This record gives sequence, C-alpha cells and structure tokens, in this order.
Amino acid sequence: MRRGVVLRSAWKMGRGYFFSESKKEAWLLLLIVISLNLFLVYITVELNIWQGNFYQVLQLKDHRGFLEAIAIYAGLAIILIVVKGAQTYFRLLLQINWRRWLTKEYLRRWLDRKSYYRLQFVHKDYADNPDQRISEDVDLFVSLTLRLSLDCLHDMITVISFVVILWNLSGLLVVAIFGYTFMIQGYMVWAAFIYAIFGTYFTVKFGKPLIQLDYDKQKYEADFRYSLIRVREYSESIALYGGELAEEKNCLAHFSYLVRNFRQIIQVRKQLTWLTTAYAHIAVVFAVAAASPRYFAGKIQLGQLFQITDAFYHVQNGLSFIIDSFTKVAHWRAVVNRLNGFLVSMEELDIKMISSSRGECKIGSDIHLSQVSIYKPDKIVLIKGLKLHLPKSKSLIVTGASGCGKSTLVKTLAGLWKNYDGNVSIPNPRESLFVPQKPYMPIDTLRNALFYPDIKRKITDEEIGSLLEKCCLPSFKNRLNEFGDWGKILSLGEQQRIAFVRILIHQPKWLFLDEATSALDEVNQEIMYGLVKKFLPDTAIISVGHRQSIMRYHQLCLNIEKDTSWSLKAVKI
Ligand SMILES: Nc1ncnc2c1ncn2[C@@H]1O[C@H](COP(=O)(O)OP(=O)(O)OP(=O)(O)O)[C@@H](O)[C@H]1O
Repeated sequence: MRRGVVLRSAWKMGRGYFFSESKKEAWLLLLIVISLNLFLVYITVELNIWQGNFYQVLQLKDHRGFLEAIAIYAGLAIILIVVKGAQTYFRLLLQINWRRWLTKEYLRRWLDRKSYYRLQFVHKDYADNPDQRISEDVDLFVSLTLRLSLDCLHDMITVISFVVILWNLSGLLVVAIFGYTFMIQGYMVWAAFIYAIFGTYFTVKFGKPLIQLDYDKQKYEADFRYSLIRVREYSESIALYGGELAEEKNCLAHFSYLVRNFRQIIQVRKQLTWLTTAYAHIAVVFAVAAASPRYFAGKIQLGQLFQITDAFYHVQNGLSFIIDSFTKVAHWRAVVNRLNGFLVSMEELDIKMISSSRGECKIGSDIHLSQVSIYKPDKIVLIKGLKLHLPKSKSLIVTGASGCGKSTLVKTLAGLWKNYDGNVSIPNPRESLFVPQKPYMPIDTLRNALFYPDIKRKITDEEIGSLLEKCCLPSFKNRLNEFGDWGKILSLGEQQRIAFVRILIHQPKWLFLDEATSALDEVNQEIMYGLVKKFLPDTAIISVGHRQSIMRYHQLCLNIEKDTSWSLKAVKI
C-alpha cells in the first residue's frame, strides 16, 4: 500500500473510538497524555539551560552556585520522574480503552451476518488468520499508533524548542571559500538539518524491505500457531492415527517459513543498526567539531559549548524520528495493511455478498425452490434445476450418494451457501434449527451447552433433567453446572443425543437434521425421532441420511443423483 493509502486506512480504523459513545473519555485521556508529553519537553528544555549554568559554575569554581545547581537538578529530576510515570499510566490506560473499543468493533463485524463463515470464500491473503488480526494486530495497531504519534509530537516540539535555543547559541559563523566570505547565522541549526536529512534518506533506502517482511512475519507467525492449535484440537484423532511425525513435519514446515523470513529481516536490521549506530555516534563528534571553532576563538565558554552540543543533540535527535523509529514504522505499516485488508474483505462481503449467486433468497412461510441449480465453489454444478415446494405440514428426507450435494442443499436452505442460480424462499432463520452430524459443543457449563446459542423461555432444572432422561442421558442430570470441553468429554453418540435435548428445549418450527443420528444405533435413533414427533408434532423435519429406517418419519423423499439430476417422490411405508 502507498503511504497516502496507509495513512487514510489508519485514520479510518483509528478515528472510530474518538467519535464513538466513549468519545468524552477518549479525548480527555488523549488531552492528558499530550499535555504531560508537552510538559516533559518543557522539563528537557529546563535541563538544557541548567546544563549550561552547571558547567559555567564548575569552570568558575563557584561552590555556592554549584550547590544551588545540584538542588535545582534534584527538583527537576523529581518532577520529571513523577510526570513520566503519570504519562506512562495515562498512555497505557488510553491504549487499553482504545483497544477494547476496536476489538469489540472488529469482533462485531466478524461475527455479523456470518462473515466468519463466508470469509473463507474471499481472497485468502486479505482474510487469513482472523483470530490473529483481532487479538494481536488490533493491539499492535493501537500501541504503535499511540507510541509513534506521541513520539512524533514529542520530537516536533523538542525540535521547535531547541531550534530557538540552538539558533541563539550558534551565533554567526564566518566561512571563507575561494576568496568568498560567507556569513551563516545559526549555522548549528543548518548543520543539524543537513545531518538529519542525509540520515533519513539512507535509513528509508535501506529499511524499505522491512515493511513487506514484517507483513509476512505476522502471517507466518499466525500460520505456525494455527498448526499447533490444530494438534491440540485434534489430539485424540492424531494420537489414534499415530500422526506425531506427520504433525511435526507440518508444524516445522510452517516454522521454516518463519525462519526464512526472520533471516531476511535480520539482514535488513543488521544494515539498519550499522547505519543508525554510526549516525548516532558521529553526531556527538559532529556537534562538538561544529561548535569548536567559536570555542577556540574564545567567543563562547565551556558551559555554552556543552549547552550547544546538548541542544544540537536534541534538534538532530528530534529530526531523526524516522531513523530511530523506522523498524516501528515498518511494523505499523504492516499491521495497518493487515487490518485494512481484513476490514475491506468484510465490507466486500456486505456489499457484494461475495458470491457467484445470480439467485435470490427470500424469507417466506414455506420452503420454495424454483429452477435452482447449486454449484461447488469451483463452479461445478452439484444439483441442476431443482423444483421443490415444502409447506410447514410436510417433512422431507434428502438421500443420495456421498458427495452428491445433500449437505450443500441444507446449507443453501440455511442461507449460508450462496453459489446457486434460481429463486429460493426459506423459512425465518429464527424459527429454524440446523443440526449437523457433529453438533457444536461450547466450552462452558453443561447447562449452557444445552441452551446454546441462547434460550428465551424459562426452563427449570427438573425439566432439563426429564429431557436428559428421555434422551437416554440420565447420568448427566446432576452435572448441569459442570464446566468443560463437552466436545472432547462426550462420545459422538452422546453429543448427538445432547443435540436432541437442545431441539426439545428450543422447539423450532423447522428442523434440519444433517445425518444427526449417524452415531446412534437404530434403537436410539428411533427414540430420538419419536421424541421429536411426539413433543414437536407441528415441526417440519428436513433430514439428510442414508438409513432406510428414518424414511418413515417423512412424507417426501428427494433423491439426488451423482449426474446432478434429482427426483421427488412420496415416501411409501
Ligand atoms: N467449502 C467447500 N469448498 C470446496 N468444495 C466443497 C465445499 N463444500 C462442499 N464441497 C464439495 O461439494 C460436494 C458436495 O458436498 P456435500 O457435503 O454437500 O456432499 P454430501 O452429499 O452431503 O456428502 P456426504 O453424504 O458424504 O456427507 C463435495 O464434492 C464437496 O467436496
């Protein structure tokens, strides 16, 4: 991204907090931090003046003046210490408040309208590792933006303050070259400017590759961490397969990208360190050498010499903002790129709904599909020209060979799958419940796992206990307050029965069961379907399944063929 675009994107991301409902608190904190920052510059100026006096009294062997100077220094140092501590406190307070606001905002955008699911179909580079972007990149963006802007402000005010001092102290330098005489007023200021311009030019020239390298580093770090998380997530399956070596190879492959990237970074950092260290050290000699002609000519005293070199140091140091902060600026630009890419991807989802769908999806009272063709992401057709009308009173079973598109049809009816042509009318999602083969189990209490995602009506523990008993899970009645990773604790069959307890708790009008009883024996499957029929007689069931035994709970059967054709028949019992 070009510099202007980076700044515009950073402004777009950063300004929200300062114009949000928390704007009063935001501006107040910012004002306090800036004021303390300015006060710190003022103390530095006072210290510079003190330095001039101090060396002067030393040179004059003025003992009383010496003691007074020490007392002034102690007073200034105490103020400096207190103000620095307060400035750090308020800066970090602003940082965490800003981060909290921005994290909420990114989280809301990511979870809104199922973007977290649909993002997988977007340009992968712009939306990889959203977890890292929300946790790490937001934190880095806020802390680096604050740090860099406050440092920049501090340096600007320092430069302005010390330019005045340095200008007054520099006096007039008379230079004779080839018979011409030049008189340079405030020559130390010009020297500081020229020195800083040269330093900045070479730093930007050598350090430029760091921007892309830092961007890649964030991505490789996230990929490596994700490969480790997957081992933790699938530990049982990996252990059963004995996949340790394969996982080690996979994790190390991700890590090798990190190492290669880091090697490139240290190459650039090495050159930058040489440059900045040389720059800082030469500055000391440069300042003394530039000021010395007037000292040796007896125009200034030792105290003034020290004061001039100190003032030169502050001006040149302030002008060297880019040089000192180049690594941070490169890191910040990479973070802005990543966060902006993420934001743009989510905005694209909202505008274009990111799909090749030419079809329309409406909310209606029934399921209605007219001439609907459903495609894979690679545009290969799965189901062609499907016509289906399912009123609330009817239940449907979808059958067909593995991979023919049964689950994709269910996802289309859930409004998740957008790769289709034709017109689709689906029931209100608030009246529907979709139960996949492996139901989602949050890491929470068993009660909350049963209520997932939430439950509006009041339900007592006795009712839950009775439902658990009915679903053949009596031993869990007394474990409702137990907190755990239920996806790992429960067997798949138990999880599928928990999903049926959820169905009975939520009482949906439309129930989509995608192989939701695949891990149950025939007896348990019959009990589960029987419970739904008995307690939710008005609920329409749309099942996906291979077993003949569930046919009888449905009136219609939609069979999908591998060649994309389909047939709809009444179920004969
Ligand atoms: N996100 C995706 N990206 C790429 N291909 C996909 C995606 N989702 C589904 N597919 C492909 O679409 C085809 C249909 O998948 P789907 O899960 O609908 O089949 P299915 O009939 O339910 O199979 P099964 O009976 O084995 O569960 C498969 O070939 C699958 O690989």
